[in-house]
Amino acid sequence: MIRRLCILGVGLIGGSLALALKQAKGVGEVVGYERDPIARDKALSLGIIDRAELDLAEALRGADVVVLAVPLGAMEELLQAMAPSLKPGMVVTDVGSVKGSVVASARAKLGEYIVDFVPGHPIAGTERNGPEAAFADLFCLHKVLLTPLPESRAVAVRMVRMMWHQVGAEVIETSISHHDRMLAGTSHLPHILAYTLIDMLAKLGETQEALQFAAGGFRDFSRIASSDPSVWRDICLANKEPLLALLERFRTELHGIGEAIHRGDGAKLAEIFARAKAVRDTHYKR
Ligand SMILES: NC(=O)C1=CN([C@@H]2O[C@H](COP(=O)(O)OP(=O)(O)OC[C@H]3O[C@@H](n4cnc5c(N)ncnc54)[C@H](O)[C@@H]3O)[C@@H](O)[C@H]2O)C=CC1
Ligand SMILES: O=C(O)C(=O)Cc1ccc(O)cc1
Repeated sequence: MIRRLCILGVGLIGGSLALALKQAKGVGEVVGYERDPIARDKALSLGIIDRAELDLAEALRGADVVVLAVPLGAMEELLQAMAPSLKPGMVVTDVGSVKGSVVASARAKLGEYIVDFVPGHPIAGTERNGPEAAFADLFCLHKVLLTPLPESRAVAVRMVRMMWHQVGAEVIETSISHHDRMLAGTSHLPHILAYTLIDMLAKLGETQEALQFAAGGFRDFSRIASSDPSVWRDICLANKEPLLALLERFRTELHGIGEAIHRGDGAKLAEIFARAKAVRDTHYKR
């Protein structure tokens, strides 16, 4: 049981974690530190946090576990600002969608407290944001990836594992580079593709028409283009190398499709589509 949990950034993910731990009776008190006054009031009125603190040192005081749940672009400044208020044994974790950038910031800013830092990433979310979008079941039956550092203390890793188990998640440990490469393909590139498709149709002046004629597939594929633009700007910038490599590869594959269409090579198209369908059908049983 966590006696006092401090959530930095009470939005979709921070808010959902607070609600989930409360529902599981896995936490005594939840203290929130939130920059946006509207989100802060909302988190209080929805019972996501028990107390809001405007002062970071006050927010951290007496916390057993601190969760950084802010956009990636805000992590480094916050790590720097919180460092003087940390105490030995206070477990610090984060939920950022990219791990390399957060770990580099933590190493630069946490000093001796790096041993109590356990990088994390719940592979669960929605296209909505803010505390009003938070819900207690978000992490249930979803995976949470942890990328502990060589110096992360076993007791800190155990505490973070336990926290995620309590909210129904399956915890998996992996390396930072593996995490960032995998997520570039399964999450970051798909978001870029969805944003780009909608933006392109808008530029063609065809969004209204396209939406009129859209089937379920368009709705499914484009849902993630409703995600928060600043959160996704930060993710793209934080995972630069893996994303650039994958974008280059994607361009080549897309070019191949274009060429096949150009030459009327139906066999090539069918071969690519059949291969993709087989992979997806095996993974997502109907
Ligand atoms: N959206 C999603 O589905 C998922 C997001 N993540 C990660 O979770 C983190 C948070 O994302 P969301 O919860 O979606 O965003 P959100 O926008 O719902 O919540 C972030 C909150 O942090 C606050 N904030 C920003 N800068 C701050 C600062 N310096 N001090 C205090 N509060 C600050 C914002 O006002 C906002 O309320 C990001 O790092 C994101 O990469 C991880 C898994 C899923
Ligand atoms: O909305 C969706 O389906 C998502 O893909 C949510 C999501 C967004 C960011 C992450 O790092 C993990 C999950």
